[in-house]
Amino acid sequence: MSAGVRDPGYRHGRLPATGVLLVNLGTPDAPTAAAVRRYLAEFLWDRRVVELARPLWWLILHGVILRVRPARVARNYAAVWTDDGSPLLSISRQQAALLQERLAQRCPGPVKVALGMRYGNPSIPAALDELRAAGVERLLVLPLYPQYSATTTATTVDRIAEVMRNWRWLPELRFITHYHDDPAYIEALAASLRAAWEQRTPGERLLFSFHGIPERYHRRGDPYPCQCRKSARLVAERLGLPDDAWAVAFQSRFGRDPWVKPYTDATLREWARAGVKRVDVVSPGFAADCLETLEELAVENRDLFLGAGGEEYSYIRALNDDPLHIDLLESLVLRHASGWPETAPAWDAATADAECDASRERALAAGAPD
Ligand SMILES: C=CC1=C(C)c2cc3[nH]c(cc4nc(cc5[nH]c(cc1n2)c(C)c5CCC(=O)O)C(CCC(=O)O)=C4C)c(C)c3C=C
Ligand SMILES: [Fe+2]
Ligand SMILES: [Fe+2]
Repeated sequence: MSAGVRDPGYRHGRLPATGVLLVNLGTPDAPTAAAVRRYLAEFLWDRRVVELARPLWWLILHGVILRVRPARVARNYAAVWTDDGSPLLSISRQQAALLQERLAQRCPGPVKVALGMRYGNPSIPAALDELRAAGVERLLVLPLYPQYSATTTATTVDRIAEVMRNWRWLPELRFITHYHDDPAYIEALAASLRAAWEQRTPGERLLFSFHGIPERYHRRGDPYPCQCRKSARLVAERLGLPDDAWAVAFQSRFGRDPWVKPYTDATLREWARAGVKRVDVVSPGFAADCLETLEELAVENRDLFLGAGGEEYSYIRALNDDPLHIDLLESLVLRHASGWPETAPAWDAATADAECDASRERALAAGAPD
């Protein structure tokens, strides 16, 4: 506990609020090399993300990666940046606002939704401060990662625990660790594919492309690739797709170690060479479109497929602010918050306040806090 941290004083009569913290990965503040360097320095220093021994990794990260990568990656960010900023941030903000509206209609007591990014801004500490200021005494954390991975979900929990080490008065806490097989998630994905296929003929094959992780992390117990495959299988079953009409692959490889296979780029190249002309690509692991979908999937991999002999490549966007996606988030929150009293107990607020004030006065009389 760091000295000097003072929580808001306890008030007997106050109506406790329920907080929902939506978390996503985070993004640079601007599409510039300097902002990307700051973002990557925080992100890639996380031990959950890169497990190499610290002294060796510090040398590689600061000596090579942060000197070379930011300029190139900043150009990619510039190509997808919008008037509203980074797509990941602007879509996440819309999701938080829509979920706030829904929950305000559905919950009898006060509910506050806040958005925190694991790296960069708006930060998790800032989001937690916002929730604390709103009188949140029960907190549900919803990391927007449908498939659990230590590199994303667990590091969110780490960060929250780190911040709360400095709090005296903790809220009741719940974490949603995954929703990869939730029927509402599977249906939202299936519906988005059906909607795309009402606009145009389906491709010959559908590729479910997920962000990868190093193979070693999976060997050591990270369940992420299994949950990805299960999500894809459930969607394919729901759509009635034959087994040879779809596949799962992993994208966004980083560094030299092998990552979970098959790789998205290799799969698309192989399909094109085998004579597949038209493909659909969907990326169900991303709750919001971001650099990895709008640039790597929708541009780089399209060029690669068309360059290898393919003729039509359709990227089907993430669930973003789709009403079925907000339905899913709402149902996750209501289910995981169940059992929490939805309204405050019937306090006699005036008496309770007097009791509370008297108790603080006694404490203050015994010695003022520093
Ligand atoms: C060792 C490196 C990385 C691991 C492990 C990793 C896992 C992982 N990441 C996401 C989701 C996203 N990643 C994004 C960008 C991104 N990812 C890495 C590296 C690892 N990711 C880097 C270096 C970057 C930045 C871009 C770059 O330099 O190439 C993003 C997009 C952010 C944005 O601003 O749009 C997302 C989202 C998941 C789901 C995951 C493991 C399951
Ligand atoms: Fe990533
Ligand atoms: Fe498995």
